[in-house]
Amino acid sequence: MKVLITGGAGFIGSNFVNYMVKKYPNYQIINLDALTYAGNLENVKEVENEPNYRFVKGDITNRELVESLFAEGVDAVVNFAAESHVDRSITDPGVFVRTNIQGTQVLLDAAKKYGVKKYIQISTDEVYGTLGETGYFTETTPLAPNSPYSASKAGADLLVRAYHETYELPVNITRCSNNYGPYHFPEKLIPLMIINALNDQPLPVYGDGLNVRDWLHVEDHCSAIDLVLHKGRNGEVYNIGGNNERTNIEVVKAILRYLNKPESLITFVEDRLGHDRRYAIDATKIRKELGWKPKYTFEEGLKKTIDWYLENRSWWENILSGEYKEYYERQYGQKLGRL
Ligand SMILES: Cc1cn([C@H]2C[C@H](O)[C@@H](COP(=O)(O)OP(=O)(O)O[C@H]3O[C@H](C)C(=O)[C@H](O)[C@H]3O)O2)c(=O)[nH]c1=O
Repeated sequence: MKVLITGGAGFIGSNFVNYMVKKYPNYQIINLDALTYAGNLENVKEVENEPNYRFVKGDITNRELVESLFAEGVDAVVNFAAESHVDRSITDPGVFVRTNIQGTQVLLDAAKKYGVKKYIQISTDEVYGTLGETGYFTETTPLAPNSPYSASKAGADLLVRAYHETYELPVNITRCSNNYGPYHFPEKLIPLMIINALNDQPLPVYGDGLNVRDWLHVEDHCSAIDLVLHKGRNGEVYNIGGNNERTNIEVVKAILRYLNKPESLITFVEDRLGHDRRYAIDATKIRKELGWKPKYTFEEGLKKTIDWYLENRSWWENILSGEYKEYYERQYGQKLGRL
């Protein structure tokens, strides 16, 4: 089987590339990634010399390039390539529409033209919008995205659905809750807080810190996608989540405790615009239908992740001193009142 993984140098994509290359030595894995600010070939260093792995630099909106890869005979596509940071989508929505929607359409067209056996769209629970204090997102919850990011992901999901209904393209959509783990780019909550704590810098918590996210270790996400790739019923959506609801302030305090750093580093800052209050996934369908079960509790997974950031200082120090530096200084300089 030849599997095209797009966005395989980003956080979740690279974890999936590493997982697939090692687990399936008989499969050929092609990693197509544009290497934007969040893509990093260091993330796939552990497999770069494996005979069943190949990297191609390129953008999923490049139709000619995408078609040339499909023309080699791709059996399955797993589309991780996306702009993913909500805060960036609030200041600059255009690139989210281009990559997340137009890029998906290019992939769908090529998948249709070359008759792939499976197209998997990696989506997000954010397409369902926000919850109050109770309730869960199921696969039939109406789409109600609130940020330009989630709207672009919802738009892509609708295209994927339409290509199944109209052209019978063999698709699945997966919608996962918040991931954490190795290679997580430091603009996101958990790696940002770990790194700031290690550097004795303030930890900027948005609003009252009581927004709730449902956390899943990225390896558990990878095992779920593996099951969908091999056993998912065509046309179906699968929600993925580990029932680990935590408020942001609980997560931040847990990180500080583990690192033995003072809570005085916590700094409450201006809230995110349109900030979703609570996400919580009902993953009954994938558990019952495909037999998926997460391996990590949140406490174990978080400790393992913090240890990874302690052991891989040079990975994130390189990022902090590169092109991300300017964004970080502007974003947090403003939030923390330094600019
Ligand atoms: C960066 C940052 C975040 N936050 C808050 C905002 C959220 O309530 C929570 C997590 O934020 P983050 O930006 O890490 O993730 P989400 O906005 O939940 O979205 C993430 O999970 C979904 C499923 C995706 O689909 C997104 O691609 C992914 O980025 O922490 C802070 O309080 N301070 C900060 O500095």
